[in-house]
Amino acid sequence: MNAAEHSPRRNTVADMEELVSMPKVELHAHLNGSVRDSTLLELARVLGDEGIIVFSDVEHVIMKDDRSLHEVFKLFDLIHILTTDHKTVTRITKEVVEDFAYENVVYLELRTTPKKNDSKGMSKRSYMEAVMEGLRAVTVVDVDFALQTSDTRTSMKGLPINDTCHGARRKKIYVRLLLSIDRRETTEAAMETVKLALEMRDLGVVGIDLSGNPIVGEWNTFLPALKFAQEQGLCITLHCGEVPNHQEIQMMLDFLPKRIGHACCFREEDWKKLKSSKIPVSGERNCFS
Ligand SMILES: CNc1ncnc2c1ncn2[C@@H]1O[C@H](COP(=O)(O)O)[C@@H](O)[C@H]1O
Repeated sequence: MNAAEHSPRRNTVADMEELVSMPKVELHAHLNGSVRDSTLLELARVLGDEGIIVFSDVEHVIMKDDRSLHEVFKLFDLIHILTTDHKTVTRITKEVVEDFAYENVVYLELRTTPKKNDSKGMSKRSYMEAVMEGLRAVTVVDVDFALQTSDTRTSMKGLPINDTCHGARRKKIYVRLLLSIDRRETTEAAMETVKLALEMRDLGVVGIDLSGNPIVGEWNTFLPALKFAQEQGLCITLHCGEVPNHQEIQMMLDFLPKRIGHACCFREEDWKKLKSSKIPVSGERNCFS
């Protein structure tokens, strides 16, 4: 046996092509966390030219590879400066869906935080309308984003991933939306997001996500809105255990969300509770220092 046979198998270009070609589901994508670097750089250049930011200061922040948790949320603040106007929200939504479709994601749950920004004449509702506009603007693939029935589990069964159009096969991507509550928000703002989600149910909004910097905010602030959402039948997913906050982890698991994300700072008793409650974990289990 030669050395090559002993060494771990390396991913080849062919392996990558095979992985890309496989149909996939994506259950943990944040809209503003999925923006192309090239788009961010282009937007930063424009704001740089307008004297709103200093391009050279932000370029390396965008292109940096390894980030601490603190740096991740600093980057999101920067991304939000670059993307939060209606036109750009529409553009990034279109691009993000096209990018996932290119990677053969056939079912995409896209989560995003509806944002109110008075200086741009933006309300949470108009932010979401811009997102919907982005879904309608996708041309390279067919996008199914409106719910046919109120029961997603039934309506998603056996869905085709290719449609025939004028004799040619067209790719299809099913997109469902989760509205995120940012941990910096108030109880009232969280409730506004839940009410918006309920109004947008027929447009493919299936649930509510609690996310944002895990060292900011208190679970009790969001509980009334999350309880209301749960009572109304919206699916709830929580960013849980991204930092070691054991009291909060236990309270979140007791809430019985449909899913949690991260779970990287769980203790043995948290795992036990997670397993006995049969709560799935979606998304990255990255641990930041
Ligand atoms: C790294 N782990 C994470 N932990 C917690 N929240 C995260 C996150 N990654 C992203 N977000 C949440 O998603 C927002 C960006 O997308 P949207 O503006 O909503 O589209 C961030 O501001 C943060 O609130």
